[in-house]
Amino acid sequence: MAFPFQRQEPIRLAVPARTLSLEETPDHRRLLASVPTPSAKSGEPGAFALRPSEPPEQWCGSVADAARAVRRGELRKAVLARRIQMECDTDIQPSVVLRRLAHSFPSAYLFSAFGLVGASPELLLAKRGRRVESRALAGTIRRGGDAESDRRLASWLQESGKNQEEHRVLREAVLDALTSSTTWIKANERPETLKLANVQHLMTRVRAELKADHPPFLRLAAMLHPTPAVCGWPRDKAYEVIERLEGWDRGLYGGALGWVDAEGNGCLCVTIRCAEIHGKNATMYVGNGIVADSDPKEELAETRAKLGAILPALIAP
Ligand SMILES: C=C(O[C@H]1C=CC=C(C(=O)O)[C@@H]1O)C(=O)O
Repeated sequence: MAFPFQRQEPIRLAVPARTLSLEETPDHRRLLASVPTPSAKSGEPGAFALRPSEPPEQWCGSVADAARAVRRGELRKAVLARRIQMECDTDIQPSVVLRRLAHSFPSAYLFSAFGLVGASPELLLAKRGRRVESRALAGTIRRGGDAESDRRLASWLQESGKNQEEHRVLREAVLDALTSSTTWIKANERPETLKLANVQHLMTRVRAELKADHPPFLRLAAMLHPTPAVCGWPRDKAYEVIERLEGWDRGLYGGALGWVDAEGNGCLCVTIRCAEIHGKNATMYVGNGIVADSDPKEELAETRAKLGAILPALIAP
């Protein structure tokens, strides 16, 4: 099932013909063992062309506009996204893209559903019985080329006021949405650094136990969605800024996708680091949190670093 980015749009639901449970191996090792290494011929294009839907300069102008709105005190944070179109000379195979993502991002939430393929590092909400978990990510820096520069970049991220503010807004929103439904809730005091193949993020893990009369899983997920990782805060104002500065329909990007079962358990990741695939064409989506100190050129570079997840999986380097 999937939530689109827009809250008023209908939820998408699919009933799988078959399900496989990997509960005993939460580290995905068994899943990976069953995913063959993609062969050189597994459907990669011979030639492809990339084109941003909006000129990068226009997107930078929108970033500057959103940062000014934050400085005027109209909102704390807005997330602005870009779309990159790819046209290939052969059909793109979602299953091949998914396998490549599984190899590069073994700890991510992998999905190929409703035309969207991706490897998201961000968990909106997982529930088993009365235990819930969320993995909130906001604040980003690229990976370093060697261990030393990678460590330097990670400590820069931890010291960056701009990134800490992006993260704080998200952390507070997640804790606020869940706390009244819980008997206890725990979150790391300072964000950890999550290292992925292409970027590093500030991360807060939230764990909680729900009260006996807690809202159902989908209601809880809907209370969280969309978090400030993909929308901003306050939510209504951020939706307005996104509508004004982006002006296109995000569809399932910036939504949530996963499963829910008849016992009221489920797991929904945030739909980022993904692409929509239609035959020979793909649309990649990428967005950044914008706060008062966001610099348009640095934000543009950050979107390019984040694209280092889905782009190589589409073109098989
Ligand atoms: C909205 C996206 O990333 C979010 C998740 C982690 C870090 C983010 C950031 O640092 O801006 C974004 O909030 C995306 O990749 O499209």
